[in-house]
Amino acid sequence: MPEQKAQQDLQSILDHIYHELAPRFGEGKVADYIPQLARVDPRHFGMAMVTTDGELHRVGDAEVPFSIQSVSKVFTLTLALGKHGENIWHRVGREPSGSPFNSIVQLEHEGGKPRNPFINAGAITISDLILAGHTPRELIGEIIRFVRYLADDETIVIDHEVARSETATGYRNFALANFMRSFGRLDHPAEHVLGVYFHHCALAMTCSQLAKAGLFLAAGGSNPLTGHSVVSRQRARRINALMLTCGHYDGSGDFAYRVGLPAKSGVGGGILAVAPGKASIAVWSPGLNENGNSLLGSLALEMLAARTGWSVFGP
Ligand SMILES: NC(=O)CC[C@H](N)C(=O)O
Repeated sequence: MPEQKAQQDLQSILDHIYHELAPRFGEGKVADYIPQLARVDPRHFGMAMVTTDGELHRVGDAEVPFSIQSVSKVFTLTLALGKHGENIWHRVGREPSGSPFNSIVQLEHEGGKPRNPFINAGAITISDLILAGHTPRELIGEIIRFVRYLADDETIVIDHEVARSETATGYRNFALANFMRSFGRLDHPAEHVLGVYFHHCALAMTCSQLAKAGLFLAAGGSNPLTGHSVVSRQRARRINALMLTCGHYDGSGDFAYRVGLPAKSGVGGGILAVAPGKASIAVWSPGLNENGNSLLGSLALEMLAARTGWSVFGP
């Protein structure tokens, strides 16, 4: 049966990627500015894929939870669009920044309006937006419930050690939040907004959970596993466009060139990638490249895109 063959092929593509990269496990530099992340073994490598027809393929440490960090910004952006619709674009732009994820320079030139929702300043603004009418604790609860709903998995939790660790050392993020507040661009106190931000970054998920949570973006806004309709087709397309252009910070152009899939990275070494109409893929390898994106994770997705022909720019 051709369909069965295609499924075997996808599993064997993942198996081959794993074996080809195995000699390099541990390459890259683990994020050490968040003390709790510096303790992660850099030799982990996991990958999971959920196809739009519901097949799950896994390899390596696909069931080991890790800190999803900035990958969570896709979920908070989705929540913000749900609550405020297109009004969010008065507060945050949708252009690539060409700057590191935690840069402050551009913010001064641009009056405290972040370039996009995926750099830190932009995600902090999104946390501020969705905080309206809630306490930080209530909102953090709502974010966890939303991610559990997306992945259809009630076991997903926040790693409070990671959140505490970043709260204690997140000087740069405090600077960004206070700087934006000085422009009148945050409605809530910096500590409240960052309380939300640090906690959603500290969500701990496995590659399988993450791939399932991202499946709605590969399937036109609905999760085919659960039947949940999450966003409209147009909104899924637009979130994918932002992931493609901004999901890897100042490495977004290179990632689009090499991989050609909408994707969002995090300093925990995770990447969520979307192959529209085909599959949602999560990869985890903690060692980062110079832009703070998973070194081997990017390479694994480059191999996957080449072997499946799934680049959005054509096979
Ligand atoms: N790129 C990232 O994953 C950054 C997220 C991290 N919590 C930070 O704010 O620095």
